[in-house]
Amino acid sequence: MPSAPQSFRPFPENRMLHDLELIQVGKTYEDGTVAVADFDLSVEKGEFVAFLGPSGCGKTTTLRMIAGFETITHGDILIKGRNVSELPPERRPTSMIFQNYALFPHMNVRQNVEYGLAVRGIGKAERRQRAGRILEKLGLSALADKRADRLSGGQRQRIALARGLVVEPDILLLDEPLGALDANLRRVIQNELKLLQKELGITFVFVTHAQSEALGLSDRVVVMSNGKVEQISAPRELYTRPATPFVAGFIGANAIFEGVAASGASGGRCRLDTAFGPMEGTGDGEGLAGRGAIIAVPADALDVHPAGWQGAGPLNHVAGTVLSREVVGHIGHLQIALPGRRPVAVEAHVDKFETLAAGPGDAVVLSWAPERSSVIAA
Ligand SMILES: Nc1ncnc2c1ncn2[C@@H]1O[C@H](COP(=O)(O)OP(=O)(O)OP(=O)(O)O)[C@@H](O)[C@H]1O
Repeated sequence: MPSAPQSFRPFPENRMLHDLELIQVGKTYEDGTVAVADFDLSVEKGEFVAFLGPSGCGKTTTLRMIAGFETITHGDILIKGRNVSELPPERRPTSMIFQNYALFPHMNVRQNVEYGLAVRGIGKAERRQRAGRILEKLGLSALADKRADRLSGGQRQRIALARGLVVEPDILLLDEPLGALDANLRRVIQNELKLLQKELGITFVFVTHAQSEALGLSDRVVVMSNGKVEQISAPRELYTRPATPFVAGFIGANAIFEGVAASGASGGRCRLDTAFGPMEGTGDGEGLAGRGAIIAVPADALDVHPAGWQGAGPLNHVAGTVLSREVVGHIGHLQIALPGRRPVAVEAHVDKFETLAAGPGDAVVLSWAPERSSVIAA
């Protein structure tokens, strides 16, 4: 018997209603490129979610599939419980803001903002009223009659935002919206964006390859690599509890040691045999026993001691040599050379750092508390 079209697949009645759900969403382009595979995500109303990952990992493709600018190869996209997989962009309750803003250069600001309403068939009087309201809200009324090509970068960005919001979407999709701005303006608009999002209570899905932006702005971050979701977590958890080797290498500055998980550990701890001796961190000790694994230690979890320090025994105890020492603002940075591998980074508040006499060339010992590190399947 032929199977039913995917968009008519029945869903259980009692599922919790989310603003946005991606269920096993995938995209293979005509040339065979698998841009996105088996993407699962549920977003609550009013959440700020960022897609973060290296160039080419499938962030934009996913955003475009949610907006309806790209067809999906398999899976379903639901907005407020309704399957929108087959709907054209203008019939979805979404708005998308593009990196280049896509403003019409010869139209004035008001016409640009009204454009999205015109596409949706809204009459002239209402268009005028709604555009006026959103321009006022964003403090842009004075620019209403100015041509879009005579605006500054920051003004353009705000107009693009006004154009996205004027249609009162359930979900605002933002594709690297701050990428074209200089660092200072970027920070200002980041703050505005965050405040506006909280005030309006609209769900934001934001694509970026800038880690600080994703981690600073969003409630949850979806880390992607090679078309796959690696981890979906609150920003802090990505630092403290990376779930995959990719995330451990991509987020923050972790020292990563490879080894084989020893058997016998339990209670949320995992012991790892490594070339630098036994190590222990948070992890599924029973599930990982006997398997190849890594331990990830955040740079600010590493303690530095003078050579010869014995501490609490051989566990989480690594001898090295200081390569460099630098203080930036209130944070001190050390690079520590270890035999046969890449150096590791250590970060500490400058107060702690100043008491440490070690400089380049000095032998030191690194240690860390097991609960500050994570053991992950390799
Ligand atoms: N129209 C297309 N046809 C074929 N392959 C495509 C097409 N558009 C994108 N791709 C490929 O799909 C993959 C994902 O691309 P996508 O633009 O979604 O990545 P991204 O994470 O947004 O990257 P960036 O940060 O550089 O914008 C890449 O390998 C890209 O080359």
